[in-house]
Amino acid sequence: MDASERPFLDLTGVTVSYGSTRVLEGIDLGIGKGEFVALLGASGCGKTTLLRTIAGFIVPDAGTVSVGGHDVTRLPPDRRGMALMFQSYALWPHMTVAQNIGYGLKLRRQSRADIARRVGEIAAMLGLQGLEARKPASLSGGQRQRVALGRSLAVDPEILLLDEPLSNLDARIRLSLRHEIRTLQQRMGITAVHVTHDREEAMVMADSIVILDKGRIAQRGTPEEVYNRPASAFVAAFMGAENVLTLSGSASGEGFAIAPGPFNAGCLVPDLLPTGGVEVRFRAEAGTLGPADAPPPEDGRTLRLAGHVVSTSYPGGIWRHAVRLGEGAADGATVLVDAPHPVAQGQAVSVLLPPDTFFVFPAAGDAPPPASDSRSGDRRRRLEVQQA
Ligand SMILES: Nc1ncnc2c1ncn2[C@@H]1O[C@H](COP(=O)(O)OP(=O)(O)OP(=O)(O)O)[C@@H](O)[C@H]1O
Repeated sequence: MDASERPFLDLTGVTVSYGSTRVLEGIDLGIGKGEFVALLGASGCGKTTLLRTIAGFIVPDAGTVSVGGHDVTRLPPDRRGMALMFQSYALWPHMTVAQNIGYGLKLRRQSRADIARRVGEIAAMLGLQGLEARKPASLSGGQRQRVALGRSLAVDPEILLLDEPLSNLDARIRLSLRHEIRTLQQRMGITAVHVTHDREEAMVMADSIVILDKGRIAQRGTPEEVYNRPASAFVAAFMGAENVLTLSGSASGEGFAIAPGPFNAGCLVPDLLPTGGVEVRFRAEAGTLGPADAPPPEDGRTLRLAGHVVSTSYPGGIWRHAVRLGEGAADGATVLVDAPHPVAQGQAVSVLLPPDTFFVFPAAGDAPPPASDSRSGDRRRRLEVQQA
């Protein structure tokens, strides 16, 4: 491939082990200039290891990291044009805010006047004016993290690497800093890679989300793609489709026919799946609660479940119902279903899942679908945005 065609930050076949334990397995990941990518995944899946490999603190066992077409795999961190921002503020306690922000510039032997000018610009950009002479100990958590961000941005990095920088902050400050980091990154045209285990944070900040599972990329796509077209049961569960049913059916010309079962009616889905068991996943807000004797939908594509309400709670805005499927107490799985009004405990109900609001995968144990970059994927699933 011509160097000019390569993504600005390009990882190919990156494999990393700690001793005999392999933590990253053949990661291929291309990130465009100015793109904001979130690395999302469960604890221990390898997010920080991947970020530290990009930063240059880890040299991979195999594979390459390149920036702007240049191989940087063996370059030290300070020669990669990157800045790293951590969860802990890592500010120098004996230095003032201004000295902390200007630290990287001093290391680069810039003149005092240039440092003072740049520190002034950064302090203004981050709303830190008036605090320049203070020491970190006299700042709030949010202010400290702003100083740490200022120190990262002062050196004009081409790539900003963020390792859960917001996770120590309280909820309100986290929300406003999310917005500030995103705005600055866009304004300055910086390429950013952000490690987080917070799904909503990844969704609202990133252009593109990479979901890691045990050191491999499970899916990469826009927030809307990974939310509405999860490539596997793992991604669906990770993106909040936590209700799970095991059903069965058969491949049919038009897709897959889910067979009627003890608590479900039959229906047709567009997915191409082999005959056998399937795992069906959906979010609590996907279903509609109706009376048990509601007539079955005529479209043949709505999944209808039957059960009874075992508990009702009010998490805010909607009522959440735990519905045990089947007629007896010990019959089927329990699923959570939201409704605008409460339905009494013990009430027999139907749960309707219209097309595109539930996801169907081969049952666990069957071969999982291949990991895909859903930006170029060819899956037939045509799920649209579905919000409560
Ligand atoms: N220096 C190390 N030596 C040995 N094993 C390590 C080292 N650093 C990380 N690991 C292991 O490698 C795996 C991946 O760790 P990593 O920190 O990359 O995960 P993570 O996805 O960032 O997790 P978290 O969200 O909990 O920070 C984990 O099993 C971890 O225990």
